[in-house]
Amino acid sequence: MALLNGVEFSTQELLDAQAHVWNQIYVFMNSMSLKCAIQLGIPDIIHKFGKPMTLSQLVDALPINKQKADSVHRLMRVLVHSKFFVKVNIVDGDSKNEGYWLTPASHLLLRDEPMSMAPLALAMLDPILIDPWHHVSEWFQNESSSAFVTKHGMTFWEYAGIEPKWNQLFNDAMARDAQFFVSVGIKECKQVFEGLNSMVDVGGGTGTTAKAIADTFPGMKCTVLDLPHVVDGLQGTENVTYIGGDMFKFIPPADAILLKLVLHGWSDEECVKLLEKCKESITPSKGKVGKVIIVDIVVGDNKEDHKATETQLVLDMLMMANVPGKERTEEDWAKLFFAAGFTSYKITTFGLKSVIEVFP
Ligand SMILES: C[S@@+](CC[C@H](N)C(=O)[O-])C[C@H]1O[C@@H](n2cnc3c(N)ncnc32)[C@H](O)[C@@H]1O
Ligand SMILES: O=c1cc(-c2ccc(O)cc2)oc2c(O)c(O)ccc12
Repeated sequence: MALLNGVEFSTQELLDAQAHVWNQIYVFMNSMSLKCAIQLGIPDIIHKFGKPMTLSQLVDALPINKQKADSVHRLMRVLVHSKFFVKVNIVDGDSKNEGYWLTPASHLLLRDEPMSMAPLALAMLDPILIDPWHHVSEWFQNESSSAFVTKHGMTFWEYAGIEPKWNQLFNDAMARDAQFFVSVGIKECKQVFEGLNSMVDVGGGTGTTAKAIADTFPGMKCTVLDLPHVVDGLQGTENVTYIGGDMFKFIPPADAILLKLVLHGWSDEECVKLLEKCKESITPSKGKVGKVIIVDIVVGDNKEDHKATETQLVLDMLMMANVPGKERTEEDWAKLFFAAGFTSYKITTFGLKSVIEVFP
């Protein structure tokens, strides 16, 4: 037993509390170890090798100062623990060895994989997005709209407009993330897009989602509306057109308006304005029902899954630090829809994200 500020704790409680505090202080090193592995190309090197790789084979293949070879097993040990690699037995004739192999998570980090999450990891763990975290408490006390503004002196989207390298890194990360939705999500919720003749993907980035929807539903004309620095120079197709502009000023008319990972980046007031603007632009063809289709996070959908809930809560903090946005519960979403004049909605959940159809 020990006293802490007059409160009595068992030794076990104190040891558990210390372990918890340590874990939460140091857990960012998991992210940084992951970043290091991606930068060194470890998933690609093991994948290219085609079979489990021993430590010495990995060290030989890595683009590192070989004097640092002894540290590679330490990096790999933490990444095995966080399930990015597995250690397997290699039997070669009489000799037995251990080798590193990929897991489903590291398959998602291969550079040539269309839905690779490596660009997302590199963008999210770039100093441009990490630095604002040192300013969150300052942001709580000042007048700026986000910790990103406190650190960089301009909004997230203004920064992308003046830093072409960052603009490309972020857009590429979003495009690969969209590829995941395209490959897994569209199949799961095909009925949401069926029967539409036209759709505008508002804040549609470089058009990965719109192109895939246009390919899946060949009769549909898709427009991608995004800021000029995102879409300038992009080549459309017969069914996909790009427009550079501000979604708060103009949204072209269509049967449906898609907002994928857009609303979570804005305050409630801005979301209501944007949803009202979308409602004005829904002009369904004869006999059709128009709608807004939202692909975003609905917090609490995975209540029984602690890890999924934690990821949603952490993404909420990301939206707080980078932009004046937030992740919303179903109740939060419903308030926005009814405030913008919509009458009903339907939620379909897949993994961490949901598709919400919102009807005028
Ligand atoms: C998080 S990204 C989502 C991109 C895409 N919808 C996706 O899911 O991959 C948000 C997008 O909104 C765009 N955006 C921000 N402000 C905008 C505005 N005022 N008008 C049009 N697009 C805007 C950004 O440039 C960015 O491409
Ligand atoms: O910095 C971000 C990151 C995201 C984001 C993260 C993970 C995903 O799977 C998808 C998107 O989204 C953002 C966003 O919507 C925004 O308005 C600003 C910043 C970010």
